Amino acid sequence: MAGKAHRLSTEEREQLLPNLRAVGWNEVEGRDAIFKEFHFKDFNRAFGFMTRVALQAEKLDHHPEWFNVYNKVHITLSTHECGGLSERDINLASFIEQVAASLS
Ligand SMILES: C[C@H](O)[C@H](O)[C@H]1CNC2=NC(N)=NC(=O)C2=N1
Repeated sequence: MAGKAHRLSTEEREQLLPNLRAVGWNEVEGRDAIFKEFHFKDFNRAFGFMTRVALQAEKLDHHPEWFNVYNKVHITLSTHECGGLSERDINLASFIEQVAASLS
């Protein structure tokens, strides 16, 4: 990925996070990361969702921390390189929202 990731400034957070909060992403307590829980109709949809996200994550070289059981997928996004939230997390979250919308 081009360029070094930097932790989002207060100003950037005020600008970027409300849109994600509005669709169910929340800041994690005690860690600079965002989290959302997705529910699908069944395991096939959940795993289809994860497959699409995984391929894009690999392309972006930015990967989710996630947990799946049956139709649930829990996702945490953060950037190791800068030890917190960066624009990469916002971009991946936006992509994830598009995939989820196309599957529900
Ligand atoms: C070496 C490799 O480029 C890095 O470890 C990448 C891979 N995927 C990553 N994923 C996430 N979520 N954060 C990172 O900082 C990160 N860094």
